[in-house]
Amino acid sequence: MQLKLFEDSPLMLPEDLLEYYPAFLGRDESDQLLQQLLSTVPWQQSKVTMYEKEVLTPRLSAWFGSEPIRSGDQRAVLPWPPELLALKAKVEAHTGISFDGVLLNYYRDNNDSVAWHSDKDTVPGLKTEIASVSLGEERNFDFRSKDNHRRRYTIKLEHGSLLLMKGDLQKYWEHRIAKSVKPMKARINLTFRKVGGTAALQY
Ligand SMILES: O=C(O)CCC(=O)C(=O)O
Ligand SMILES: [Fe+2]
Repeated sequence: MQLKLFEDSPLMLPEDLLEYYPAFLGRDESDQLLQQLLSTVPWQQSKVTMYEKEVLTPRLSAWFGSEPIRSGDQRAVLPWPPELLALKAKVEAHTGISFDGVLLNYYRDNNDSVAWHSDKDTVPGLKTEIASVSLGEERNFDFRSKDNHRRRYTIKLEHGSLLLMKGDLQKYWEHRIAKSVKPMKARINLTFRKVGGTAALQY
């Protein structure tokens, strides 16, 4: 079932930008996949250059696909394991969208985060559509308007949920996962993307 988003808010983030399915995966399936990914994925901590200094990103990640997520990205391009191919098929069947890569982010605890950003896929002429599956600790996913940073929304991303980001969302809105003062356990987020492999070029 799809929930109506931000129903009570006077500043609605239009539903043509987001679809949220809280129980996309069942509880047992979600628990099992979380444990499997925690123990089998070759997690890496990427470096980014900020103000001419190299800093470690405050989370771990891994990229599965057939080519780099973007040119120059240092992450290894990992081959799809069966459990991620199965999840990709399930996400594609649910959304009707084909994806050719998945970025996994591993937030080890409340100190891990991702800073304000928007995402852009590299396939020219296609709107960025990203399907985001969350496992483990529930975290707040914040949005802010690029034009007016005080226009904000927050949605909690539950264990086993699917969030589809679509339309002009990435053009006009940024998102983040903020650090928290409350102690938190592990969370894995999987963002299925189109980066220009054969799957994405079919339509
Ligand atoms: O962890 C999340 O829910 C979002 C991750 C994200 O924004 C990204 O990978 O681009
Ligand atoms: Fe993102």
